[in-house]
Amino acid sequence: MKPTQSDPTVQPVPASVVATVDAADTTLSNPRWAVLAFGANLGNRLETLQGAVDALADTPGLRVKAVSPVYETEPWGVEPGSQPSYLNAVALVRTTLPPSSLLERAQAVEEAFHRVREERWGARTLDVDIITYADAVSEDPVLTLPHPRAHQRAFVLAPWHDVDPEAQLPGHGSVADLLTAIGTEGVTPRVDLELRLPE
Ligand SMILES: Nc1ncnc2c1ncn2[C@@H]1O[C@H](COP(=O)(O)OP(=O)(O)OP(=O)(O)O)[C@@H](O)[C@H]1O
Ligand SMILES: Nc1nc2c(c(=O)[nH]1)N=C(CO)CN2
Repeated sequence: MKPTQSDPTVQPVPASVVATVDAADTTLSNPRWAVLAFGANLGNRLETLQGAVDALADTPGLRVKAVSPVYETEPWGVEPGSQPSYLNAVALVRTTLPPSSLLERAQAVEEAFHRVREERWGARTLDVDIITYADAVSEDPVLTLPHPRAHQRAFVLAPWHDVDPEAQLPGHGSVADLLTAIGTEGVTPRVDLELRLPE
């Protein structure tokens, strides 16, 4: 039987639903730049970082556009000598995922590499942080944008500056100036190591 206009099973779509779907469509057709930071100080650190970049590149709606050089870095925020040193790197991505989905994906990748959450700033096989998402600013503790400590961290700013010398950290100014202000002590380029940009 052909449905007619008076078919009682066809409900009008509420305006709020139309607005939500339209907003999702806009995101889908409008990829944003995001900066992701990676850190590892347990296990095979380089292999883990490459695995994380590859796993993120396999995400529908996400393209990895650049990967930074790799840095060997002294653990930040903890007692000196209490943890192994980190390898750190940064990736620039374009994504149609909204910020909350990007965070979910980053956390799923951390878990895939057996990240265990114990103490704050504890040693870890993998940490993936969202440093910026377009020019979004948010104080939501679940996803604070830009990352609330990025401006204090040479292990984020140095590799980010390498791949984007003109980069700006929303609310804090240029990455170049921030890096000059805090210096690069304890952050050493590992020119013998390299991350591959996924195809
Ligand atoms: N920009 C962000 N990127 C990643 N996680 C964030 C961000 N803003 C807030 N969070 C929240 O922080 C929580 C703790 O994250 P995580 O365990 O990676 O912290 P950490 O790496 O030990 O410390 P830090 O946040 O100083 O890098 C996450 O569950 C997440 O919800
Ligand atoms: N060098 C270095 N120190 C850290 C790092 C990190 O990635 N590199 N991550 C931390 C929590 O996110 C705490 N301290």
